[in-house]
Amino acid sequence: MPDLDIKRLQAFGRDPIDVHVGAGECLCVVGPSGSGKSLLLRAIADLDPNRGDVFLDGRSRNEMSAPTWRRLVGFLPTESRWWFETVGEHFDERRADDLADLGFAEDVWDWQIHRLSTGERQRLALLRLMAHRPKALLLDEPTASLDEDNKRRVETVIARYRKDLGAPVLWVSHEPAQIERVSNRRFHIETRPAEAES
Ligand SMILES: Nc1ncnc2c1ncn2[C@@H]1O[C@H](COP(=O)(O)OP(=O)(O)OP(=O)(O)O)[C@@H](O)[C@H]1O
Repeated sequence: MPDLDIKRLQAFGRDPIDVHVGAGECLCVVGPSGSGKSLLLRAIADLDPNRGDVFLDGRSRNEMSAPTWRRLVGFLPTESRWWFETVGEHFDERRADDLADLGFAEDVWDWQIHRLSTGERQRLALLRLMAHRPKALLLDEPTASLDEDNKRRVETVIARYRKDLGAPVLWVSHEPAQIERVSNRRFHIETRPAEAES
């Protein structure tokens, strides 16, 4: 079971961050707007210039190529990108299980990307990310555009993924009730990043 160990991680001159996320653990990253939550996830995924190191299951990301690292440590941005005309073209395999649990029917594969609502895009982006079976998840406000029913759907699907794969999860959320529901611990970022607490 993989754990994620973040060591002295530093991006854009901000204070270095040390935090450990155990296998199957969900750590909610909380803090005011602009405090650096998204930057932290992006630095872990190695999407921006940064210093320090991150270990997945004891293996440093420096031992592998950036694309390999990003396949292992899956990042869900607040705004997803889509390249093809239809939903199905973005998936190698058309699996029905998580699809139904996220509130879609099989016809979604043929939907045009341009007709998707913001909330549909958000749920389908999660589905696409999980389809690659990353060993850890970095989720940037994954339910920000969703109503209560769909929020619960996403929470359930992520909880199952975490349990089934033992995946460590970092989850940025602004919603106290959700943080209470989904996280084992919180990591508070103020304007100057702070230490994790129980
Ligand atoms: N590429 C960048 N270079 C330098 N500074 C950046 C860069 N991207 C973001 N910032 C700044 O870093 C700060 C933190 O941004 P970040 O997006 O991580 O905030 P956040 O905590 O996720 O906020 P929110 O809750 O509003 O999404 C902001 O002041 C932002 O303007």
